[in-house]
Amino acid sequence: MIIIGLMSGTSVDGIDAAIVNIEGQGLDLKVDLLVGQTFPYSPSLREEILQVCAGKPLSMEELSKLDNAIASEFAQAVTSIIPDDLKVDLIGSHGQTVYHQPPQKNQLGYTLQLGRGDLISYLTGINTVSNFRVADIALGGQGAPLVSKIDVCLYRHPHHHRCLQNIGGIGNATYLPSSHTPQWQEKIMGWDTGPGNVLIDLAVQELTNNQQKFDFNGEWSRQGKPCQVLVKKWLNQDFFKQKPPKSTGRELFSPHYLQQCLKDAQTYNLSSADCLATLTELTVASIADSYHRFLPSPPHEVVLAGGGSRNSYLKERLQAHLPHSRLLNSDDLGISSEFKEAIAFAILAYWHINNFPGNLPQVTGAKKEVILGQHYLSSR
Ligand SMILES: Nc1ncnc2c1ncn2[C@@H]1O[C@H](COP(=O)(O)OP(=O)(O)OP(=O)(O)O)[C@@H](O)[C@H]1O
Ligand SMILES: CC(=O)N[C@H]1[C@@H]2OC[C@@H](O2)[C@@H](O)[C@@H]1O[C@H](C)C(=O)O
Repeated sequence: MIIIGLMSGTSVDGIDAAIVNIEGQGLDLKVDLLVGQTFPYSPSLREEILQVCAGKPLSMEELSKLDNAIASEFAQAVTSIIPDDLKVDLIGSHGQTVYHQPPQKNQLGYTLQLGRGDLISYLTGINTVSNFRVADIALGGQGAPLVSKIDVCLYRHPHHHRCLQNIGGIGNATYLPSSHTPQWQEKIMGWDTGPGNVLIDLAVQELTNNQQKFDFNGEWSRQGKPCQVLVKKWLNQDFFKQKPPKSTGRELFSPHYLQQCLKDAQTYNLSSADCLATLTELTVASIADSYHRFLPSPPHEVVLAGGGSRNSYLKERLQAHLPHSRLLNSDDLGISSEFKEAIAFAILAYWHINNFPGNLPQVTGAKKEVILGQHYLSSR
């Protein structure tokens, strides 16, 4: 079955689209990426999304317009990526997260992804599954990370204990014990580790007056020296100490959060490069620290995906924090690190129409497994 997976993540840089051929059942799938392409958002739409994520209030009319504008750009990505001679059976669209509130003691979580699937289905003429997170939220779950069950499907290994580490805007990890471990499936874990590139990106934008969007290959940070005292102070925050299940977003790791970090950096007289090195160190230390806190033993392999896997300084620092693990890129295992999340939403759509649950309750904290997504049938 040919499925297009669509994803725009917390970096809000654009729509990742992946055309995937999927065959098989349940966790035993054959998944081939046929085409992958990123479609940057139009600058005005990106700016609007970032402002809304940072708390800009909207009227209902403005909200509906934003929802439609995002869905239209997702639909355009679909129309542009499909080769003339290919028939696509289904779309799985994550949409754009603009708000995410994890569940609290007695309160259900709230998560909002814009780019409505009904409009994508209408505009493309292709059946579309979207809104994947809410069914898990309805069962008391975090609604994230969802990719962990896909990780089980694509990366399980008979002998190696693996961590799949995504470093996007936000970081998230899945721990997969080797499949020869007794009751290995019960020992799988997953959680959001905290900031991926979000704080580094916000700092670069602030320091360059928006002339640069990110620290290419970590070249700027590499010129600085991380301030370990500050990293230790920052790691002392509740989110990092909280046990999984846990998820987070730009609501916590926000422009306001960055301002606090920059203030702290001033007290220590950090240069711009030192400041970026320290934020990069927070990202890698929060990942490594969560492994030390929550995993039974260090993973043999850490498999990276997401934009942060292209930052060689960040990778070197992560390796320094995880001396007992071999660091790999997902591409080394034949799965695109760039399109992994888009592929994941194609698989979740496939599972939806095959009535196979997409969440892992031990990861999200949901009361039970559930079929994820809402299915919109096209009239064509
Ligand atoms: N060559 C590079 N060097 C350094 N950083 C890079 C490079 N390429 C991408 N990045 C970083 O990766 C980020 C984008 O990552 P990605 O596309 O995985 O995020 P996302 O999918 O939006 O986030 P999430 O996984 O949290 O939803 C960019 O904002 C940038 O910070
Ligand atoms: C609410 C939301 O959009 N969460 C994203 C975000 O980006 C990374 C991390 O935080 C992860 O938990 C999740 O995305 C991936 C695809 C997931 O659900 O597995």
